[in-house]
Amino acid sequence: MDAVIKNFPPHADQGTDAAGKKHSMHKPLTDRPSQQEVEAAVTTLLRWTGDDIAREGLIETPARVAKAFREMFSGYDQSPEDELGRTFEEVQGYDDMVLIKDMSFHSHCEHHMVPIIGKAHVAYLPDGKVVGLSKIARVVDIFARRLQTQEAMTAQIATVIQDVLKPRGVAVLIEAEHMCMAMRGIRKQGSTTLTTTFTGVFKTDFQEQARFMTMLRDKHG
Ligand SMILES: Nc1nc2c(ncn2[C@@H]2O[C@H](COP(=O)(O)OP(=O)(O)OP(=O)(O)O)[C@@H](O)[C@H]2O)c(=O)[nH]1
Ligand SMILES: [Zn+2]
Repeated sequence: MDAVIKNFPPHADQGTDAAGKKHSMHKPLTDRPSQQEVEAAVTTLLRWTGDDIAREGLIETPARVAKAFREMFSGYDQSPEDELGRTFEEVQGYDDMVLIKDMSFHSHCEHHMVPIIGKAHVAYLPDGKVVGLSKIARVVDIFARRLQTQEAMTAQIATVIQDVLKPRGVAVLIEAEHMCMAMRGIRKQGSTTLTTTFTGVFKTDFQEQARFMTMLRDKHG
């Protein structure tokens, strides 16, 4: 077991690369809590529920929770910019919409730290270069593996693709269910929240925006 949990906790600062350009990878912290501290914190929460921390089923739970957090919040130490760095120009002049639909994701809301489960749909209009399709999905996962609001995640995905790939426009639509609305509080099961961010041509040309929505609907219809 590592002495230090490398990917935790989340850190609000934005990093800078060698050229001083801001990027959205969070700085690794030198003062991150030790494995022991994290496990002690989980033990406190377990005691707080009223359960018996000494029973067999819970003995390994603090270590398991720490490991799960490391995976679920691994997005803080990954750079979406780096994922988008490799592009291709040999696409026979293709300049029409590239749409990747139905990318499932799991995130956690920043208010309650409970799951947001949904699908992201991302389109862009290439301007001479395209990016590997899996890289778009990786960008979605990197932002999902941080504490989020759906609005922020939608805007972050669109912004990084626009800034790094520099296409003629980006459209992002996210549909998700928030467990903090289903399992607790207002307890509305099955409600879906939709958020969109449009940049460039998608923002200025209503027809392109409508075409994006139609292409999404076609699949679902
Ligand atoms: N806008 C937005 N709100 C979110 C998101 N995820 C959770 N929330 C909301 O964040 C709000 C937090 O409200 P608070 O009043 O501070 O917290 P709370 O008392 O737990 O709120 P309730 O959920 O209404 O019980 C709630 O209304 C949640 O539904 C999200 O992605 N975007
Ligand atoms: Zn919440």
